[in-house]
Amino acid sequence: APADTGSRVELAGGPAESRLDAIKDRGSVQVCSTGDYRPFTYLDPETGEWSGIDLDMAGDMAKRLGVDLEIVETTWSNLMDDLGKRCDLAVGGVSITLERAEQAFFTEAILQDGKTPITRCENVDKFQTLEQIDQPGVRAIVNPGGTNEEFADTNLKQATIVRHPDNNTIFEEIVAGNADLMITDAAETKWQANEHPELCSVHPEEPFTFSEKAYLLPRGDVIFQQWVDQWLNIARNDGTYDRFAEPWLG
Ligand SMILES: O=C(O)C(=O)C[C@]1(C(=O)O)C=C[C@@H](O)C=C1
Repeated sequence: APADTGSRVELAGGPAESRLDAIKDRGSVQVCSTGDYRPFTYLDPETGEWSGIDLDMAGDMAKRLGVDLEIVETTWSNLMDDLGKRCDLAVGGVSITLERAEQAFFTEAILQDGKTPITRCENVDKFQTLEQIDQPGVRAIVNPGGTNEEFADTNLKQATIVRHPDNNTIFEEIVAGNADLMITDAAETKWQANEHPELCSVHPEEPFTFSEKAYLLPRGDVIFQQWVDQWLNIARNDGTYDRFAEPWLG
């Protein structure tokens, strides 16, 4: 019998089982995504087609694993619950937060971003600072369940927070004057300002916060995590990521 060295032997071996084997056996990798956050993830309500930088990346991942890609629709509120149960990983503009890192694994960071306002262009000067924004009568619109809502709840005490469940129509609400602004990721403000000539991003290069995007994995499976990290490193250095990002980010 092997010498009893306490728990050290087992720990050095790591978990023998990995989701990686289950994915191979199943013949598909199941990827959760919200489909409401361009340029990272988009589910076209008319055609039912998925697109976005992170969905293209998920396709590349499946290809290099030699399995099919199965996209599972989720919401920002259900993301953590669905992870591991309905899908093997989650992608699509997910921000790294310490709270989520207690419950799950993140891959290496893919992109740096931060929260900044988007508003009708005539209001850009009025909403430069959080102090200017957090005033009675200012209506800040927000999608529920993610870091945007958390930021609004933490930082806006005087302004009115308008919760809008559908992130795909939220920018039209600002155009229509049903809200004054949204504070969201700078990458999204730039993309949506480009889509809507009436809207302008407010200092996207100097956002209020610092955060990074990554892919989200169930906690505990270091074998799967290390495969995804190695793949990501290759895809970000061999031009794959840039090729997918180019049409969206220019
Ligand atoms: O929760 C996160 O990780 C996000 O970055 C997603 C999030 C959000 O913060 O709500 C960011 C921008 C989009 O408008 C939709 C969702």
